[in-house]
Formats: sequence, C-alpha cells, structure tokens
Amino acid sequence: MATVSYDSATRRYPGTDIAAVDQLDLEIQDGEFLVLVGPSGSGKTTALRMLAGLEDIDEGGISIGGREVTAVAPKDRDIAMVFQSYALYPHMSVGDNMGFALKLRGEDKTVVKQKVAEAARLLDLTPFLDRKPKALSGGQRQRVAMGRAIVRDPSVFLMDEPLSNLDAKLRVETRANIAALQQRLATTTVYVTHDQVEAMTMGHRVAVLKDGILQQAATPRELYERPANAFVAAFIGSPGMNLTTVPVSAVGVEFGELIVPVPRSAVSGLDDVTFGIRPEALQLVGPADDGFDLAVELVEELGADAYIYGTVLSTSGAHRVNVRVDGRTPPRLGQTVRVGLRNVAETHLFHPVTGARLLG
Ligand SMILES: Nc1ncnc2c1ncn2[C@@H]1O[C@H](COP(=O)(O)OP(=O)(O)OP(=O)(O)O)[C@@H](O)[C@H]1O
Repeated sequence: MATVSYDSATRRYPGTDIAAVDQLDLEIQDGEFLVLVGPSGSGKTTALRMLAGLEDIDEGGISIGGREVTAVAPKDRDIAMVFQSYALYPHMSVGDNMGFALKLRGEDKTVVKQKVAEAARLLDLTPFLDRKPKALSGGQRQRVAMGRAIVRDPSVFLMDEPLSNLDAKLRVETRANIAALQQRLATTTVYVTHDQVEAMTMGHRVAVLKDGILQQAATPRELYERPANAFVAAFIGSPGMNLTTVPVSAVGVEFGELIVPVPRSAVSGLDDVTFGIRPEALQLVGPADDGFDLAVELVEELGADAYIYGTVLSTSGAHRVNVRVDGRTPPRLGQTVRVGLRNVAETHLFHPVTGARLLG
C-alpha cells in the first residue's frame, strides 16, 4: 500500500509545445480509489502512463510511497496496470496468464499456484483456470486482467478504461465488483475513464482534467454540489446542469421572469454572470408562484423520473432549460407549465469569462 504524489508533473510530447499534462499537483492517499476523468484528449491516459513510467516527465516529479520514482524503471515501481485491451496471452491458460508475472520474477511454483488460486476465488474464476482466453466471455476476460494485477500484490493499481469493452449492463455490474474488490484489498488505485457516471460511482475522489489541466479533485458529492468552475459543473451530472449567462440586476440574477437573489459581494463589478441550476433543483409550481412559464418542447421519460426541456426568455435572450419532474405524471409536449426554484441554495454562479465559482 502506498501514497501517490504528482508534484507539478508536466508532460510535453516531442514535437508539440502544448502540455498533454500541465503542472499536475495531486496527492492520492494510501488505499484511496482515485478516478481521473475528463473528455477525450484531456490528458488522463498520459497522467496514468507518467505514473506507470511509460511516459517521460518533462518537469516536476512523481512519488510512490514517499519514494521519488521519476527516474525509476516501470518494473521497479511496484505497480500493476490493467489495460483497456486486457493484453492477455492467447496461447496461455487463464491460470498461466494470471501467474505469469510472478513466474517471471522467479517466485516459487507453489506460491504462484496458491496466489493464482486465491485471486481466482476472489474473482469467481476458479472454474476457468485451465481455459484459454478465447473460450471466455468479455466479462470473464476482464476479470482475468484484474486477476493478473491482483496476484502481484502491488503498492498501486493503475487501470485505464478497463470496462470499455463490456456491454452496458455488464459494465454496471463490473464497476460495482471492482469498487468492492478495491475496498476489500485497500490497495491505492488510480483509474482512468471518460465516463463521469463511472467516475462518480467508483471513486472515493474524482480528479477532473481538461486540456491537461486539473480542474478539481474532490469527493463525488463535493464535485456535484460545489463544482469549482462551469466546466466541472457541466461535465459532472447527467443530464447536465442548466448553465446560462444572464444579466445581474439590482435585486439579483435575472433568469426569465425569475429573479434569483444573490449576495452583492459575489457578483460585484459584473454585468453578467453564468447562472447554473441542476434539473432536479427546479420544480413545477402553481400558476401564481414565483417562477417562469415554460412551453414543453421535449419530454424524456426514464421511468421513475422524466425530464422536460423548453426555452426561457429573458432580456439577454433565449435559454434552454431542463427540469426533472415526476415520471408518473409528466407534462405533455406543447403544454405550458410553471417552473420555480426548489431551493435558492441549490443555485450556482460562475464568472462569465473565467468560469470560476463565485459563491462559496
Ligand atoms: N504520442 C503522442 N504524441 C503527441 N501527442 C500525443 C501523444 N499521445 C497523446 N497526445 C496528445 O496529448 C493529449 C492528451 O492525450 P491523452 O491520450 O492523455 O488524453 P485522454 O484524456 O486519455 O484521451 P482519451 O480519452 O481520448 O484517451 C491529446 O491532445 C493528445 O492528442
């Protein structure tokens, strides 16, 4: 078990002057499950490969368990990586695939056998130990790839989109299994995904990257409730937060006919502000209540919930809005409903240019 520390770690690919990972500062606790998430090209894989030693570090450094490893070879970093492709040896049995790294490092045969049997038990792979990978389902192959990492008993697990080859249902099952396994083994884990739902459901903490720059590293709840900027606000949550740039008036922020009171100090010097509200922080209200009228342009029924979409008009123009409503009684397409705030504390304000969070 070990802590991991990125200390202003930067990677510039040869021939490019843009940093794929730019001065990354991130501390990962012993036993923590840390997810790196971000859109395509944000630097997640590069950050993971820097930790694995597969990518040079151009500035700054990385430590594992308090030991600076920037110049240490991958095989001497005491890490085990699970790749998206699984990278199983097709001609070897499941058992041999799982034990191969131990055999290479000269472990005693009986020890290898015992460790493989133990990992197979943990992963429900015991009946498959003599099969070749091609005779396994996708989910079973994924577990073999996990097993190969587990038998090595490393200080840190590194996982790069390990679920991306599974179908949606299996992905949901497997992500719960990996999270439970990690909890049980308590091995520090760094996990890369572009899927924010995967990040939020698996990580103790989630680090959001954009253009190689860390935007925020926080618990899933903190990211959801107090996003550090408009990018994180939009990226985390599905469907996404309603975000729109609106004028600031003497009484607050104008969102259609709705005036949302805000502390003057939060918006001082600004004519406009980026206002954010999640679909579930809006609600249907009575015709005389504070709020705005919304003509329903789209209804998305998900069973327990439904989402309605429409357009709000204010002095600054038209804003598209998404509201979560009770799935049993959703409004109809074309109907006009009145929408109000559930709680003013659930609104977010961001700087209209930098996107930085303005309210505490
Ligand atoms: N070998 C390389 N040479 C030059 N640029 C590269 C190389 N590998 C990645 N990049 C660039 O570095 C940036 C970060 O890439 P990286 O693969 O780390 O992103 P990512 O967040 O993992 O994306 P994805 O989810 O698409 O895998 C991108 O702009 C990418 O084009």
